[in-house]
Amino acid sequence: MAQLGKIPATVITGFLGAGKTTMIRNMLENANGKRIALIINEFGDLGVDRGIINGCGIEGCAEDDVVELANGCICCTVADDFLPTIQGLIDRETPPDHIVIETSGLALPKPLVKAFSWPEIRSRVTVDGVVAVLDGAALRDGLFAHDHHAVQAQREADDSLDHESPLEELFEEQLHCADMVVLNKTDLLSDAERTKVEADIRAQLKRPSVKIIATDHSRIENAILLGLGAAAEDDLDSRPSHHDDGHEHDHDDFDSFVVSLGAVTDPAVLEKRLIEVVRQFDVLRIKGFLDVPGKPMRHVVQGVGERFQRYFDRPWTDGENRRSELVVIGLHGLDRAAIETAIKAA
Ligand SMILES: Nc1nc2c(ncn2[C@@H]2O[C@H](COP(=O)(O)OP(=O)(O)OP(=O)(O)O)[C@@H](O)[C@H]2O)c(=O)[nH]1
Repeated sequence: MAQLGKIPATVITGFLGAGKTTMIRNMLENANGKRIALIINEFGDLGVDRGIINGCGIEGCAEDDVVELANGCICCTVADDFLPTIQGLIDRETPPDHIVIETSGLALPKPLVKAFSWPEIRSRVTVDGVVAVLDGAALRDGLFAHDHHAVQAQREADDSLDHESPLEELFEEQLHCADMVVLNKTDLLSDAERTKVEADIRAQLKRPSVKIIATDHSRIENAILLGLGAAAEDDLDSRPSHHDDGHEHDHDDFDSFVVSLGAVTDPAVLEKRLIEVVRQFDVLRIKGFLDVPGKPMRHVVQGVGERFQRYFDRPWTDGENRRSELVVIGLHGLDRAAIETAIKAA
């Protein structure tokens, strides 16, 4: 009962494009009057996730309940950015009923959970649960496995490199910190693939009590997602991390940049080009917004690996600068100039 009276906080972790923002949108749509404050952190200089959440038009989702932490990855800036933000939320005249934190796809969740054991926070907030959203299709395709080709090649060229690949390490960090695992994108898996992926995850979990829930488009009831009662800040030792020995974590393993384009007359043509870019340059994630001439709505582009999705999400507002911008994320060493040229090719 030690958690009584504390505001519960849910940490949502999961690799780039796994379905974290989709999950949060569903959650807000079904909030039923529960006042949820959202802290969003993403990798890359373009606030796409915040843009998508704020563009959702969900009733009760007030702009000032969504806070974006844009200065780097949340796990490295806990003291400077995260702590004051959470303090600001709990000091409000009407504090939120629940706080949800969407970490960047490249963040380690444990440093964040640790921050909740700091005295100023601990007495007022508890980590209700760490939820890891996993991309079932990426797991099936072996993205986080030992033999991911780019990483393997790097390691063969230089055997002083860390034992694990950056992708594999992140996957483990996120999985080992979780109180609940959401195996998402099951619509892209056959039954046999899903069974195999689930068994692989189960074999890697350190705590047998962690539940794996399979989802399609991150659809999960709020009653399951919120209210896990884990008090994760009291249970750090059971969440092993590669960085427990004080070994610094940095994001030099990954690169990201924003490509600005003029108006895009035919988004389908651009999509084809983007798929080519992903294939050619080993890009992990592309997302952003397009200005399609003659259309009153903003066009969203979402790419996870070679899988793309596009849709018009909301009207451009009066006075808003209509523009096309995409954030490109991949492993360190992306050839920015070549990628920009390829994306902009006429
Ligand atoms: N087919 C399929 N697509 C999905 C599913 N869940 C999410 N997506 C799509 O995957 C893309 C990425 O989803 P997001 O929710 O933005 O993922 P994210 O984890 O927030 O991504 P980052 O914040 O960039 O790390 C979007 O195009 C989603 O529509 C799913 O279950 N099946």
